[in-house]
Amino acid sequence: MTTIIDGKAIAASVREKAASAVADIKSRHGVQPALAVVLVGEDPASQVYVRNKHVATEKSGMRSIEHKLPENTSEDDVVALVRKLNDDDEVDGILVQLPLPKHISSDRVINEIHPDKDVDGLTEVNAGRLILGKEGLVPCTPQGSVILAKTVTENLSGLNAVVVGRSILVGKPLAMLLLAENCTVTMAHSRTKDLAAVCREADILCAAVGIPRLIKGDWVKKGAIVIDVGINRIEESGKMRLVGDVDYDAAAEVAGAITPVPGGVGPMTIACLLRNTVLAAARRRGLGKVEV
Ligand SMILES: Nc1nc(=O)c2c([nH]1)NC[C@@H]1CN(c3ccc(C(=O)N[C@@H](CCC(=O)O)C(=O)O)cc3)C=[N+]21
Repeated sequence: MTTIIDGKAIAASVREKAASAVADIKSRHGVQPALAVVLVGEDPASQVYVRNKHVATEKSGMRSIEHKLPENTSEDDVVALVRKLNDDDEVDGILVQLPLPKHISSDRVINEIHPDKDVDGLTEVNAGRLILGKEGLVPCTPQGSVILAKTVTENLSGLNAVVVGRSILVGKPLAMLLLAENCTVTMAHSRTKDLAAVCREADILCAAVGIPRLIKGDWVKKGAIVIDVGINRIEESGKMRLVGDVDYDAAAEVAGAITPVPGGVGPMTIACLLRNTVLAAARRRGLGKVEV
């Protein structure tokens, strides 16, 4: 029997843990952790994501601070806002919603975020910490992917993990996290020779390429854990549908466990953002260890 990994339910439990850590911090230290989200422009998808983050943050008992700037805001003005949030002692986490408008360098803006408030884990400092195995803030989607895999098998040590996709946001950090779990990690990508054969070796197969249903059923090893990070909006029989990077129906027949899209990795992203904000607050404010 194939296990369908319930990302929604697992995300709910991660959010609950974050909420109880927030309640604990409030009662013991009189502090309310705060997340600041910066949105530039009116991209409809980004507006929905930011709205969802706002609701989830408040539900967890944290303060949510939204900064919505017009599309034509200059790069210098976005940087100035980030610096102001860095200096604001009440702000524990800063997230700049991506993508930014084309005239703004997301690389420059992201790297202005103080690493200890970088709850997206996207600054150079946090990427370096991840590679070096030092404590830092880890990108949310890869973190969520590993949490989902570990609900199937707590100990991933020695397993063959194949990550398809080498993006800075997902593929590269995910490979590092799986390595930290003692997996044998293969990073595959668009130039990989015989991608199908490489995928068939995977005990844990992670798809993060952004190509709808690239991973076919016969690329999946029997009993493998399949983590589908893809979120692709496609038109099918005249309707818009959300599909992953895995041909779900075919893969589900072979896999031991598989994440659906929607309802898999997606909900974990926001849950891990809350988790990172709690961690950032506890570390910055010197509140000692918190369980999240
Ligand atoms: N600075 C920054 N950090 C991000 O983490 C970030 C970002 N920018 N820009 C956009 C992407 C995308 N992203 C998602 C979050 C939640 C779902 C999610 O909850 N998806 C649901 C529903 C999806 C739907 O129905 O549209 C699901 O897969 O079940 C998806 C995608 C965070 N991102």
